Amino acid sequence: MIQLRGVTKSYNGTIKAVDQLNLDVPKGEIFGFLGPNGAGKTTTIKMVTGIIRPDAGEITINGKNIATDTLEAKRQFGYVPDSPDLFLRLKGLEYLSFMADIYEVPQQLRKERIQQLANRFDMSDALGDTIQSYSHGMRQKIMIMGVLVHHPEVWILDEPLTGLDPKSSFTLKEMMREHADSGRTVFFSTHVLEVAEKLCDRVAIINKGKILFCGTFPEMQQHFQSNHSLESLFLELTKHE
Ligand SMILES: Nc1ncnc2c1ncn2[C@@H]1O[C@H](COP(=O)(O)OP(=O)(O)OP(=O)(O)O)[C@@H](O)[C@H]1O
Repeated sequence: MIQLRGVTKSYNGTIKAVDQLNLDVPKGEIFGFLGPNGAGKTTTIKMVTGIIRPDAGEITINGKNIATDTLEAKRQFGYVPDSPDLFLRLKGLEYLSFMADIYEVPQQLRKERIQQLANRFDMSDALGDTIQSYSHGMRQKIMIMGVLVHHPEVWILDEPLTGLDPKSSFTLKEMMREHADSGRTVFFSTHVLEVAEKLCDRVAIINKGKILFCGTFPEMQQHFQSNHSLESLFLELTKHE
């Protein structure tokens, strides 16, 4: 479960990227964070994951405050950033072992998990190569595998499906569903309405740093129909389909 209360962040003291955000992402759901480019999705996710600090407000993950109980809060989640160009000099397997080390995953267990993940994501033959040599989609997959190797309770994924091939995208969506159905939390951002519609139990729509809507998809469609000021945003989001 992720909770945000009054979370605000400005850049350079001028652009309010996130403005008084309140959000509850419960367990047992795939929760989509939907908004056009520049809406404030990544800024919000970076605050939730403790990469940047809000100017105001409070964020908890499974009840642990990211600002005051940082280590415990960080133990709760796995985070896949929107850019997978990290740890490029490591081989895939070295990176996964590194992640397993950080989260103290026992040797036998990590071996089993790495094998399972590599099979599911078709990455078995690539684990001996450096991440530098991977395609964008493969880099994304290794980042996702690095997060899943320690079985975090809360998944936080920033635009995780962009750049994945259809099979990998299907696999990840299937895993997100399994994770939510097992009573845990999946929070991911997207600017593609269709992705959110197919995958999410609930969505929040953010634009210019503010939440415009939070609820189920059918509720959202009703909301858009009865609120014409949101219609153009709706069109903008569907444009990317
Ligand atoms: N480091 C930064 N310095 C200054 N302004 C920034 C910085 N990062 C983001 N912004 C601004 O904050 C606003 C929100 O950006 P953010 O990256 O959070 O949006 P987003 O919803 O993730 O967009 P996208 O879908 O394009 O990734 C934008 O106006 C952006 O230009």
